[in-house]
Amino acid sequence: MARKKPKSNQSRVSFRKRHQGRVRDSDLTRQFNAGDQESLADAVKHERVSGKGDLTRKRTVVGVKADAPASADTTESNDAALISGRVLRAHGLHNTVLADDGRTFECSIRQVLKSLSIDGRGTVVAGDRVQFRSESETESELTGMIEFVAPRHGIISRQSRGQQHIIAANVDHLLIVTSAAEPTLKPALIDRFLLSAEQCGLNPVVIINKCDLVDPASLQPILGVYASLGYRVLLTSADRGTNIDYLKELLKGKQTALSGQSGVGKSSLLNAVQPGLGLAVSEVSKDNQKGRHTTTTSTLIPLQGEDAGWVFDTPGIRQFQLWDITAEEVAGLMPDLRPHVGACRYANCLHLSEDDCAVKDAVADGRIDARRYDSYCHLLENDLLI
Ligand SMILES: Nc1nc2c(ncn2[C@@H]2O[C@H](COP(=O)(O)OP(=O)(O)OP(=O)(O)O)[C@@H](O)[C@H]2O)c(=O)[nH]1
Ligand SMILES: [Zn+2]
Repeated sequence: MARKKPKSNQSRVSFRKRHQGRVRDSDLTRQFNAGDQESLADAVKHERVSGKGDLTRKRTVVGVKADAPASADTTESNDAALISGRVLRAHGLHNTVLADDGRTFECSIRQVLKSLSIDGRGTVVAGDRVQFRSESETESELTGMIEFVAPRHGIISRQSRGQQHIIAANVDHLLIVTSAAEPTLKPALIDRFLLSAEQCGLNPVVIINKCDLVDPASLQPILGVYASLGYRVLLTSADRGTNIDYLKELLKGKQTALSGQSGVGKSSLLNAVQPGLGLAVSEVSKDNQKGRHTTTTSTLIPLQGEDAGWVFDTPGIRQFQLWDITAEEVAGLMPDLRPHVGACRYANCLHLSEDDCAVKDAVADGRIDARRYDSYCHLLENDLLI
């Protein structure tokens, strides 16, 4: 069976279709996902070849690195009034933007950005880096107009009816929070979260909290497996303060999303980082659950202290799970299974009961951890192939 094309390719292809032969200034000011940058560079090249317009501003806008021509001065003065910030909440017309100078603005979005987004949604999402123009600054309210959205990386999205809904942008780390006990450690669940992270191209860190409840030596085998796959694993205790400094360091200057089962200690860990933060996060989640906002609405919460970082939380991320994945895609998203899939006899091998399966051979002689392979089989047999 044919595999789905990677999302970045899909967006690249559709970007090319939309823009072939009609690159305009306004086209270049729309938001771009990280995967679009190559196409954008193509578009810029195309326009440069056709000799139209000063491209300096466009390149500044979308963050594509290029040598700036001499006319850059004009651009700088044009953009001098623009303020940089990051989007804390995006609710249609009302977007809360935290300016880099610490002030908070309620911003609307420039019409051209909205009309260029695929379906009017997701033009601006929590976590976006934007540039906006201040419109009014009174004692009670600061308002502005978002002019540019920077290229995105680390996108958490969900697909529904063939459309991508972005929940959070520029997620630098996804913390997969689990607990050593109460609730018991569930490696299969960690594997699922890791798959979601791989699927979205996120940088995962596995946190095993409540390590005060077990003998840390008992966690060594599981730590070993994940470490050998190149994943970062951190043992913490929110109760005892174990590795909280390390966690603070991890959060520093980064936009971090937390996922994990209920009761593992996500709020407690955030409270250990900054008293009251866990409460703030869970109130945001409750608001979402009550349906006051849609479940895809996400909020970015700034941590106190200079460049201390930002934390996302929404129920959609907490229960972050595999969206729109096919059985054929799973092995390719597991770094331990991936190197073997090409050596199976059948190109469409699912590595379950087929003959001459290189993945099963690798499990049999210990090159793939048997428990990880069990997770794989369980996911396919109980979720994806029923
Ligand atoms: N022993 C121990 N208990 C902890 C630790 N961290 C959290 N707990 C306890 O575990 C329980 C659940 O903690 P929470 O922080 O509410 O868990 P959560 O993951 O935010 O849960 P949800 O809000 O339901 O998603 C609380 O009773 C905490 O006191 C820890 O490191 N050690
Ligand atoms: Zn196979």
